[in-house]
Amino acid sequence: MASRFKLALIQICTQRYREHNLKKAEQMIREAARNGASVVVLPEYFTCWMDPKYFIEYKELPDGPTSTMLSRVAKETNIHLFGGSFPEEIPNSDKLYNTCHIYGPTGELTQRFRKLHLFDVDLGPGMSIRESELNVAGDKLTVVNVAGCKTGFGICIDLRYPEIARLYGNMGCQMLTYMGGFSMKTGPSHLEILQRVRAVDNQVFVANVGPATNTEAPYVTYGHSGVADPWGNMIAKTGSDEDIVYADIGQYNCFLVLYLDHPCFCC
Ligand SMILES: NC(=O)CCC(=O)C(=O)O
Repeated sequence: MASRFKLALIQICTQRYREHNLKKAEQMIREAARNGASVVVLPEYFTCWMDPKYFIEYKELPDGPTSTMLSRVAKETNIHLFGGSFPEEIPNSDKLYNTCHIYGPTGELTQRFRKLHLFDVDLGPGMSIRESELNVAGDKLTVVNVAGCKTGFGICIDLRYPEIARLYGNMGCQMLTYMGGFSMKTGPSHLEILQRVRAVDNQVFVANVGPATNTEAPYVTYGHSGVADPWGNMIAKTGSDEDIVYADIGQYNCFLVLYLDHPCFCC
């Protein structure tokens, strides 16, 4: 890895109105930049509560209010900004994408990632979620090079798919960034272990950032944003409340050399 950088994960507690969330996100990004972060990551759906009603109310085209704010703040604070996700309107369609925009320090949109796997699950009585009823899945892996560190992207449930992480590993990524609003049901058992195993399997840093827990929201998120290092240790982690989590990326001495490009015997 060419150089070190300070990564900040913004665990915002989202509220009912987008205007509030954009303002709060801007304040938290500015705070992270003042504290020396050069790469700042927002969570999945930081603009609105995670529920079809709010996705429809706050859907945006790619040049909407969220993108305008993110581009301006990335430029004014001179950072790389991995802009969480927002419900992206698809012209002439009733469906939406779950989209992350990635900005460079001059405010330019450098990449776009759309969630690859939709959250369709039954989690016991009264908890069935069918993200595919409103959303369309993306179909592209996305890699960004920041300070010599190639980073691959995923959104939430994408973390459950080892194949994606392996593809990114084979593309030379040293960090994987997931923006994930894990559920209260699955998060406590699965979130940390998924991050740690993806990190060890692929010898990469794995960051995940979700919205803070807000019990007033229709879908309550688990929070617990953090970073696993390639050895599988959590080098940064927070709880359920609104917070900013920092990690130094690039300080890792790797003693485990895995030749990840060797063919796997089962495929
Ligand atoms: N928004 C999501 O994709 C949630 C994924 C989740 O909670 C899981 O357990 O997977």
